[in-house]
Amino acid sequence: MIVTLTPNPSLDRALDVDRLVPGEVLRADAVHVHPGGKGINVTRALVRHGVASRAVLPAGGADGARLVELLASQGVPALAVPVAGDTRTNITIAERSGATTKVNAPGPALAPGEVTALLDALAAVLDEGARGLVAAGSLPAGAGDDLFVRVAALAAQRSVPFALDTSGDPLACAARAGVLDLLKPNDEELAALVGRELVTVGDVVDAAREVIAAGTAHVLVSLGAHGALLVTEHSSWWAGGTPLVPLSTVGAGDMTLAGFLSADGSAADRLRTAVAWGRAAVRMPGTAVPDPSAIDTAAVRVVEAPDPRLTPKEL
Ligand SMILES: Nc1ncnc2c1ncn2[C@@H]1O[C@H](COP(=O)(O)OP(=O)(O)O)[C@@H](O)[C@H]1O
Ligand SMILES: O=P(O)(O)OC[C@H]1O[C@](O)(COP(=O)(O)O)[C@@H](O)[C@@H]1O
Repeated sequence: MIVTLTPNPSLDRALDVDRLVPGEVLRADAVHVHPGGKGINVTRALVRHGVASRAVLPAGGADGARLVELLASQGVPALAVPVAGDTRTNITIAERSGATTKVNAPGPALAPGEVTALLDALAAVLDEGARGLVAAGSLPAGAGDDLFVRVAALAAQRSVPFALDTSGDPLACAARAGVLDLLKPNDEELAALVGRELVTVGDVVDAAREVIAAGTAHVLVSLGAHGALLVTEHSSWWAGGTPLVPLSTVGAGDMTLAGFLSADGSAADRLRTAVAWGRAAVRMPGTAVPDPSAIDTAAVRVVEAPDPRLTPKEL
């Protein structure tokens, strides 16, 4: 069982438009509503691919109830901790060209007792038996920037490998504490973490190794259209495929992480699976999870020790 924690879940609403014109009234061709939030998406993806997983999340208000209902109706195992605030809705505007614009709401603040209840619920689910824990997404106000450090301690006490996908101060706090088996930033999040621009593959690998030196075992850096890099203390691999026109890139990073966690085998094979899952995700509208039949691992090329002088685009 892989347990996920999403401290700031969302209802994801995606509106398909021909072209986004700022300041104009636009008519959407279609609207997609999906359960959202990074850990929840990881659980949705794993379950769809037959890997046992359970999502732990706070939920409140009408949108929180809708989120819980959607998860139940889609057969996604979840433990929702009731909170007073209203669960947020995040909006995606997907253009025909493949460009995606996203507006994420801040989400409801958590009271101290709600944070404790969420961590207690997580500990109880971990005690039922877990082979991995994923914590992912932004933190709501009130959670404290060190929430993921507290979560890592729960995982460490139970010898459960801990993977994290977050950004900003919560990422910096957890990376500094060095308590992670796997960190999954995208290249922009990694650049913000190390405080410099990452232009070449070598720049990305060096930045990942800084994180590794602080105590993280694996760094999986997603590079959008240019695939992903997996970096360990002594090795690195890149994987990617031919260009494609995405329908929606929302949730692609979460699919990538889920793919990596779902796979057995060598690091290179796990990276290949991760990228194949990410590529399948961008072919789906909104935050929809692709079917196992949509995963094309054969279309993904893996390079061991990629040339550090190249930019990701040149790989
Ligand atoms: N435009 C795209 N074309 C092809 N694959 C993409 C595209 N955008 C994302 N992907 C795939 O999805 C993965 C995750 O995307 P990325 O945007 O890096 O993640 P995040 O959503 O975390 O920012 C990438 O590693 C890649 O495999
Ligand atoms: O918690 P954050 O950083 O606001 O992100 C939440 C959003 O991220 C998503 O999980 C998608 O994540 P990715 O596109 O990074 O895979 C959406 O479902 C959700 O709306």
